[in-house]
Amino acid sequence: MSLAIEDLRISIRGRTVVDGVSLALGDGDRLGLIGESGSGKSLTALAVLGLLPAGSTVTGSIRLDGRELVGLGDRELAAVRGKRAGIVFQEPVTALNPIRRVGAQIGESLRIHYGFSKRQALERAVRLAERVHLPDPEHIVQRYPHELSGGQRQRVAIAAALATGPRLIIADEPTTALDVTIQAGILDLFDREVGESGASLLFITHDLAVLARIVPRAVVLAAGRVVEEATVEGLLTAPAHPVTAALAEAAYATGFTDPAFEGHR
Ligand SMILES: Nc1ncnc2c1ncn2[C@@H]1O[C@H](COP(=O)(O)OP(=O)(O)OP(=O)(O)O)[C@@H](O)[C@H]1O
Repeated sequence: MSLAIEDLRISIRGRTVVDGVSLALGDGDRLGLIGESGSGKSLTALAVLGLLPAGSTVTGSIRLDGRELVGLGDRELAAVRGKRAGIVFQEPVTALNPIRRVGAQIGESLRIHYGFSKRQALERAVRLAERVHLPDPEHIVQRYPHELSGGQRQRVAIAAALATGPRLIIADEPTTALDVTIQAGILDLFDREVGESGASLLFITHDLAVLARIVPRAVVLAAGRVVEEATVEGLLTAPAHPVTAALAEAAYATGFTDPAFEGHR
């Protein structure tokens, strides 16, 4: 599914927090959205899903497969969100409901948007749990989020996002809260699932080293504006903006080495 954002402006209670962002993602393509904390990455993603905080005003254009989303009502946006786009947030602890079993949460969108019965949704949840390599899928779906590790919870969140077969997946820092070895497994999972499903991917992070493993190109945001767009290799090896240079420095400082980029350093 294609996504085209043009001149997106978001203000919250009179303060402009996203200030003229444009980006385009072709059907089946992957794009990174990177920037420092507070640069407007999450709000841009939330605008696509119609999940902006109360008191936000939006202007500009957000088109999914050519269909304008800015100005749609809550019900129409909820349908887009549930059926066509999936989002995975940074913190599965807050994204998951602590008092509902994980199987019910994985299958929830199938019940809401496709009329699955409880039992059908649970059966599908077991299969999805298997697909994201959760151990012992039949039993794990009966557990509560706090009974799972952080990495397992993130796999639950990914399974929930994949449940309806979305054509656009938005991942907002899905590995930031995880330690490095767990991160690698989750990135591999994204890579495989997105690749197999042919969905488009918008991947948000502040970490260029993470981006280098999952997307070929990225848009850099600073203070609510796009300051650069290039291949991830280009951002790492020849950053044009000081913010990008700082992100590249940070990636190398945390030990980022990738054979593909070795020659440029
Ligand atoms: N609910 C809200 N109410 C008021 N201001 C908000 C709200 N959410 C975000 N903001 C402000 O909007 C700006 C952009 O926030 P956003 O969450 O998009 O940044 P981000 O780049 O995703 O940062 P992070 O990496 O820390 O998540 C920030 O200055 C933030 O303080």
